[in-house]
Amino acid sequence: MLGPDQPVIIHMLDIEAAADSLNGVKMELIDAALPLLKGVVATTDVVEACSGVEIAVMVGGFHRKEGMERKDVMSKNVSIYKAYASALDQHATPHCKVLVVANPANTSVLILKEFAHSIPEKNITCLTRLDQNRALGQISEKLKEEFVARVQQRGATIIKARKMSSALSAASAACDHMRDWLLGTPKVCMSFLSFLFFWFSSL
Ligand SMILES: NC(=O)c1ccc[n+]([C@@H]2O[C@H](COP(=O)([O-])OP(=O)(O)OC[C@H]3O[C@@H](n4cnc5c(N)ncnc54)[C@H](O)[C@@H]3O)[C@@H](O)[C@H]2O)c1
Ligand SMILES: O=C(O)C[C@H](O)C(=O)O
Repeated sequence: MLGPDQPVIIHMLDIEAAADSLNGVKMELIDAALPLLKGVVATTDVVEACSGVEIAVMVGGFHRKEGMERKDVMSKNVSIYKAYASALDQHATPHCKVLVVANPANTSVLILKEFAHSIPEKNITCLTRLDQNRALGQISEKLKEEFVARVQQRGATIIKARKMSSALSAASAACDHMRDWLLGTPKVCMSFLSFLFFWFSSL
C-alpha cells in the first residue's frame, strides 16, 4: 500500500470483547518477522490508537448481515464514528489521511468530517473504490465474453451483407487514424488507458 521501502508502525483498535483476539493478531504480526514492520500497538483505547497516526484506515464497527441494508447499521456505526472523530481530531497528526471503510461509509465519513476539524477536509475520504474496481472487473468480463468476438467478426458480417469489404467505415477510420496521428488526441483518463492497454495486450 505504501510502496516497497516504507517502514510502518501499526496501531490496531478493537472493542474490549475482542481484546484477546486482537492480541493474537499482534502476536502473529510479530511472528511474521516482516522487515518493514517497526512496531505494533494493539489497544482498546481509541486515544492510544489514534495518537500520532499519519494514515487511519477505519474498518471498526458493525457489518451488515444477509438481508440487511447498509443503512441498517447506520445508527450503531455513526455513534462509533463520532468518538473516532474527536480522538483523531485531538491526537492524530494534523496531516493524517483518513479512509473510512465501515458502512454506511459515505455517512460515517460525513460524521468524521463534521467532528474532526483539525484534519483538512481533503484528507478525509471513504471507500468507494471497491465499486469502481468491481465495475472494471464486470466490464472486462463482459468485453471478454461478447465485445472482442463481435469486433473480430464485424468485417465478415459486413462482407456477408454487402458481398464486398467495408468501404465507408474503412475510409472514415483511415481519416481518423491520420487526423489523430497528425493533430493529436484529447487527454483521456489514465485508468481507462491502462485498462485498454491491458485489454489489447491480452488479445
Ligand atoms: N466501503 C466498502 O467498500 C466496504 C467493504 C467491505 C466492508 N465494509 C464495511 O466495513 C466494516 C467492517 O467489515 P468487516 O467485514 O471487517 O466486519 P467484522 O465484523 O468482521 O469486523 C469489524 C471489527 O470491528 C470491531 N468493532 C466493533 N465495534 C467497534 C468499535 N466501536 N471500535 C473499534 N472496533 C470495533 C469488531 O470487534 C470487529 O473486530 C463493516 O461496516 C462493513 O460493512 C465496507
Ligand atoms: O455491502 C456491504 O455491506 C459490504 C461492502 O460495502 C460491499 O459492498 O461488499
